[in-house]
Amino acid sequence: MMDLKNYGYKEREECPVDLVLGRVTELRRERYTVMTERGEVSAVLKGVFYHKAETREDFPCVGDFVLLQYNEEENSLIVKVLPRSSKFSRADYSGHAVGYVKTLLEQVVASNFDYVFILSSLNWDFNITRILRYLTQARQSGGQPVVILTKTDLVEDYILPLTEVTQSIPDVRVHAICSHTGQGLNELGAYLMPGKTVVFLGMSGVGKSSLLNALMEKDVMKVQSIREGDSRGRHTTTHRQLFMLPSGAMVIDTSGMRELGLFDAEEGIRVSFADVEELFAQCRFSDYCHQTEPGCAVLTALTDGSLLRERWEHYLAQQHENKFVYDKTSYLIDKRARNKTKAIWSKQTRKKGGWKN
Ligand SMILES: Nc1nc2c(ncn2[C@@H]2O[C@H](COP(=O)(O)OP(=O)(O)OP(=O)(O)O)[C@@H](O)[C@H]2O)c(=O)[nH]1
Repeated sequence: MMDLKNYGYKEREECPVDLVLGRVTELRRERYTVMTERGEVSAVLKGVFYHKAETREDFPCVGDFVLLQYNEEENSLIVKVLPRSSKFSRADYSGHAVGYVKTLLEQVVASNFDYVFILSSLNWDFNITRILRYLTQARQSGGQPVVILTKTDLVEDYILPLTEVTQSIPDVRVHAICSHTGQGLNELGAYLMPGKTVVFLGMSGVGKSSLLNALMEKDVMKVQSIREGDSRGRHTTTHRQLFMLPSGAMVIDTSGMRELGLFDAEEGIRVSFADVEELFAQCRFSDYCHQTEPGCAVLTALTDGSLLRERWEHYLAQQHENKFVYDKTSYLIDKRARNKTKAIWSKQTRKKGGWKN
């Protein structure tokens, strides 16, 4: 019998006698691999998911704890997703017909993780703004963020950027590593304890697969060959998977999280920029009119240097991006409601025998 505590399960509710508990470790199209107390099984969703799920959020994703009808002979059937302790969602508008608008809003791509490793490479595309952007998402997710600066071997002095990042986010642990030489990897041991789950976030080419391979002590992921000239990797991962490390910790690698669009990150922004939003309380102007009105708390803070202009601009940029996602989401909800009303209306009109009557 496999003890699911090794897979991070913390008893939350009694499992009904006719069902088996498991954790989703892989998702390929509509087929799930689930680790259960009876071993690994292949599973599909029970029909009820397709009829009842209101949004894509209700569908299982890698990392979910699920209840299933165990079947020795063929596919087991997933019947329920247990409540998630953390999750990453992405705003997903990818080419669906209007009828599927309800599936566009939120797609959960990983769940029940303890830590979010935000990877950023130290070589030429090192960018603190991007780290802050990922940090907002990590805080939103329910996982604890940890910043990992990769490829120490490619810079002369990594202490300088390490100090810069550490100072700009004093409440988050920051580590500098090299997956090729192994430098700094031992520092990650504190997070990679048995039963803990980690998610990697970061741009393509920052070294997520290389870090995973180094931690797995074998090549489980294809490492990118950097394209000549622009120093960027190519996307090759096509499915989502949870890997069990030799340490007993797990890593969820997902293709969908590479360049995650912000999804309703209001709360994450609020925590990341608490110092900025605090100024609003002292200000008699509304959020978006700052900087021009004399007596505005933001303007005063910018002038006396207690609020750095760069930080203010980061804040505005993230608000702007979140508003864009929010507006687009609201638009889709409105559109769905409008279409529904139109459909009811034409059905009623048809019933009455059409317009002419
Ligand atoms: N010099 C050096 N190169 C590294 C290191 N880590 C990764 N690389 C290289 O960076 C490139 C991209 O690494 P990957 O691990 O594939 O990056 P990724 O983040 O998984 O990329 P995607 O799969 O596109 O998301 C590869 O050529 C790696 O060999 C490192 O610590 N030092």
